[in-house]
Amino acid sequence: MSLDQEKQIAAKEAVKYIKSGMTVGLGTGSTAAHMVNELGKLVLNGLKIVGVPSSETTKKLATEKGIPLITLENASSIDVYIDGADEFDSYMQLIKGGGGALLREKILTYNSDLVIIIADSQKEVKRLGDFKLPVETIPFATQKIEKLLNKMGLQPKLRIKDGKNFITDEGNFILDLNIADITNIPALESNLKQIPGIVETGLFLDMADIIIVGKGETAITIKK
Ligand SMILES: O=C[C@H](O)[C@H](O)[C@H](O)COP(=O)(O)O
Repeated sequence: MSLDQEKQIAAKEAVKYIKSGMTVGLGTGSTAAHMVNELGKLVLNGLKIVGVPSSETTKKLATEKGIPLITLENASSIDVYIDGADEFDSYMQLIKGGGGALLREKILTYNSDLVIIIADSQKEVKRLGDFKLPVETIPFATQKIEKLLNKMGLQPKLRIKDGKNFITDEGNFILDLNIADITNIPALESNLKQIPGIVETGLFLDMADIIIVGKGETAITIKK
């Protein structure tokens, strides 16, 4: 089983939670794209839902798949949010934002009644931090933040794409941090959030309700 097949297995299992009448938050990334595909098939077969996309990329894909969309401001509530993750640990804590969509993803996660994370088996880690932690920063402040984070030993790297600064959907930059040596992750999260110009971090702490992992040919469901 390839990792991509595991992602698809997890996505197929996750969409079983979706019923007609629901407002569904749509995540971003290669795993979430499988979920959007699966939902698209169900919509084609009569499932009545509306989606709230977490990125311009997902908006485009969901539109192509025929999923009716609304914006967050027009959604009175989001019943279920489904998204991928870059890492998760046994406490269901996550690093997200490898694709740079962390800010809108975190806003949707926070505003959803049920949060389902879907992943391939490689995303499970003993402790968070092999993956570089993305933080979204306001361009005006980014150089100063970079210096400060360097002093804190977090080795920030400005994310570059196609030779240019990566720009998020909200017009910001991403700094990827090395948090491999950090033991108190909640303290790190609150310290980072106190720095003016850091808009959001990719730490999703105590936010996931269910994690569905594709392992070989089966989907394993982990609940709080
Ligand atoms: O910004 C991107 C998102 O947080 C993704 O959900 C995350 O990076 C996982 O992506 P993938 O499913 O492609 O591994």
